[in-house]
Amino acid sequence: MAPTTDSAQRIQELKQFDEAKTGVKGLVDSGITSIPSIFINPPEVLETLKPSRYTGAEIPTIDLTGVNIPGHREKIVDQIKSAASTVGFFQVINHGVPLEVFDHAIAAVGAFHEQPGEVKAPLYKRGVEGVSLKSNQDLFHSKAAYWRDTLMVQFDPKPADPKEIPEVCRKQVLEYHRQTLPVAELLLGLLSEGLGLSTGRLKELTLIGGQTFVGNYYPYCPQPDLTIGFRSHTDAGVLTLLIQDDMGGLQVKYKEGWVDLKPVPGAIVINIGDLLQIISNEEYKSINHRVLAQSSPEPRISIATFYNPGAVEDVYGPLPELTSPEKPAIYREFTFKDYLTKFFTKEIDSTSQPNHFRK
Ligand SMILES: O=C(O)CCC(=O)C(=O)O
Ligand SMILES: [Fe+2]
Repeated sequence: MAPTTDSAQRIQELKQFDEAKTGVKGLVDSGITSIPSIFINPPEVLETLKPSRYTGAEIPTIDLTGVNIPGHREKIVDQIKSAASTVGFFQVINHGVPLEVFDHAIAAVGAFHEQPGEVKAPLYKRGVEGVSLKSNQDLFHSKAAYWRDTLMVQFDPKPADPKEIPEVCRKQVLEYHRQTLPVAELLLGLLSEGLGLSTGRLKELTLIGGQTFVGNYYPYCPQPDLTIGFRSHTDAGVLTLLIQDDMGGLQVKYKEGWVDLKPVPGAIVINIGDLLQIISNEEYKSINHRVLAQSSPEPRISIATFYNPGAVEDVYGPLPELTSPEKPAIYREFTFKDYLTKFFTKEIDSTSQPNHFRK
């Protein structure tokens, strides 16, 4: 806890940052040479940033070539199952999305964030509807702020009006979403098969019926050893698809230490979210990950799409097919609405969301 004498000043600084509505990029544009104190992370986090990476493991890359050919498909399902039930992360290549769709989307997200502050400020808000600019969604709940801004666009089940998407990136964002949705559907089918279920079983539960696009921008940071690009967390939803530029900085937590998720050109990074961990009764794992702040003058850009249930009033919990007297349900049942309420009223951190729903 910060000393009480600091609190009033800290709250003042948080408000000042929030009211500027121009995020971290706004600070960088103003020419700062040191980071405001609200971004300085506690010593226990800073300690882990020192180069003590674990290099004994690599996040698997899985080639989807031949996924619809019997014989090939089973092998791919095995690889996916193995990754999903251990590290919870993998990259896929030969997924069918043309590379230029990614290049254009990354460039367009960059162009959005690089507009003048006054152009972006009207989009700065906390609500998740429609289109918004976010920086530190959990600013007033967290111990320290992080060095990242995000353009958020809602797709299903309540899609933003395309006209609301800033023109500078509209076409590219829509095209990216249109092209990657079938990959999410394919993967959900393969993950379903990996659990011994029919291809369509997870999709029937509307598990990817909710889709949130985020275009992340990690600007140059003058003191990258005092803060973080995005702190350690698990993703709350079902499945996340992510692409990144070639800067690097995304790390996944293994029990031996942090492992760099190295950019593979044209690959899509896939990770299992908390809800899929719960629904699969922990066959699949939702694993902590984080992003380091950038010391290079170039920003790092990534795009994630979070896939969530589309039916917020529906009840979710471990699938009955995956529980037995030997393997009873680890979690209780809940509505996705309750689940989201819990998520948005706390700090996004590494205290895993599923713990709230453990039996
Ligand atoms: O930017 C990245 O590479 C990761 C972002 C992330 O983990 C998230 O937004 O949940
Ligand atoms: Fe994440």
